[in-house]
Amino acid sequence: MVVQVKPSSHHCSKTIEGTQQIVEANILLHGAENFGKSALTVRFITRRFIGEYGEIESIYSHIDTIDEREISFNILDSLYVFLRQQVQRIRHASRKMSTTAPIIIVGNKRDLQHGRTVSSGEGRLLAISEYSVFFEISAVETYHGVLLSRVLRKGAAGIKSIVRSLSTVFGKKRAE
Ligand SMILES: Nc1nc2c(ncn2[C@@H]2O[C@H](COP(=O)(O)OP(=O)(O)OP(=O)(O)O)[C@@H](O)[C@H]2O)c(=O)[nH]1
Repeated sequence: MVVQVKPSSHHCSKTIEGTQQIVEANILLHGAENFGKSALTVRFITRRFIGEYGEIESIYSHIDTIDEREISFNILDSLYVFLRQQVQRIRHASRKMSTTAPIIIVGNKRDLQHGRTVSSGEGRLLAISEYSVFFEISAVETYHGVLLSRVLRKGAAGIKSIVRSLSTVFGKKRAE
């Protein structure tokens, strides 16, 4: 999952103090077939787990208020299996654009421990080796167990701090 956060150039919203810019968060969801990309997205947007998703959209737009801040989410769901190579391609592309999009590694279906093929340790090690963070979640569990809400509940500042820490790792200043 790649997250890019920036103030939106299109939207403004009214607050008690005046006009506040809406923050735009662009999220790229990469995952193997059946990983649960649709389930996680639908859970985040509707707070429901519906079980079967069929051929639904792969681009979602959703505005939510988190910590009194309006955030406009653009979520792109894309099938990709070779995670490590993909992480490196994203890093390479974002360095070329002088920006740093944080990458979050997610293990879904935490509720299905018996069928587990990747251990927590392997997930954590991959995250460390790729200067990333790792979460284990389940779309079946409650809304609050879902990664997007856990990361984003802290508001844009939460994401920005991930961006800042990754910028520090790469010694680059984040493009505003
Ligand atoms: N037990 C369990 N099942 C889940 C979880 N998340 C998704 N599923 C199920 O896994 C199946 C695949 O979920 P999808 O969201 O369609 O997966 P996807 O990654 O979008 O799949 P593709 O569109 O084929 O790439 C569905 O039957 C979901 O109900 C979870 O956390 N736990």
